[in-house]
Amino acid sequence: MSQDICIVFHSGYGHTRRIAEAIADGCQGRLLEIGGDGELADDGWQHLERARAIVFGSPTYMGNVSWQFKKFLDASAAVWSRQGWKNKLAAGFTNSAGINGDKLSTLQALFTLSQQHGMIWLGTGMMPSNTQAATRDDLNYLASFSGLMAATPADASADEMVAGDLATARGFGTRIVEVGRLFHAGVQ
Ligand SMILES: Cc1cc2nc3c(=O)[nH]c(=O)nc-3n(C[C@H](O)[C@H](O)[C@H](O)COP(=O)(O)O)c2cc1C
Repeated sequence: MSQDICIVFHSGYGHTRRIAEAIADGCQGRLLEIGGDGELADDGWQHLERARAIVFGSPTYMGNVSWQFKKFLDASAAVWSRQGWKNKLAAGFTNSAGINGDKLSTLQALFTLSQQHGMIWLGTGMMPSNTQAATRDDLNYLASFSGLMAATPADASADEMVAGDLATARGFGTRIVEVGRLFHAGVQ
């Protein structure tokens, strides 16, 4: 497991957790789950302190992050006040039922969080699969550049998620490792 990359996320029903796991697969990152009460364990905060890259994830609920993720976000003000995450790499992901579902708002909330913390935001850097020949199982079918998007039909269980979204998430994890290497090589 990479000690450098943490994936901190909330998931109400397990779908966003599977995306988080696929990203972790791609980057060998450490998974930190925000509980149903919106709390992150103390050692989770310590891992975030030590990480060089933090990937933020939330399901889209009512066109935004879940209240549990917002509670974590507000709690991070203590870190913000001493700019504890400044210059770490940041990235974000979300999953919702609709192909659109207003989930760009969620990514924008995660981006704003990263900028308040003085972090350096990474998009997907992935070309979209947006031709007539493209299928739902192709990489970045949702054509998101700002961060990783996944869509899971409202009646699908976490075991029935779209394979292409999980593959896209693994690729996103790989990109975070690649950019992390470039970034840290450049500043040393
Ligand atoms: C309270 C609530 C609000 C939701 N709002 C949206 C929404 O705005 N757009 C959307 O596409 N899906 C919405 N959904 C569907 C979830 O995004 C979807 O079920 C997602 O897979 C849940 O992820 P999770 O299992 O990680 O919690 C909503 C679900 C809930 C429970």
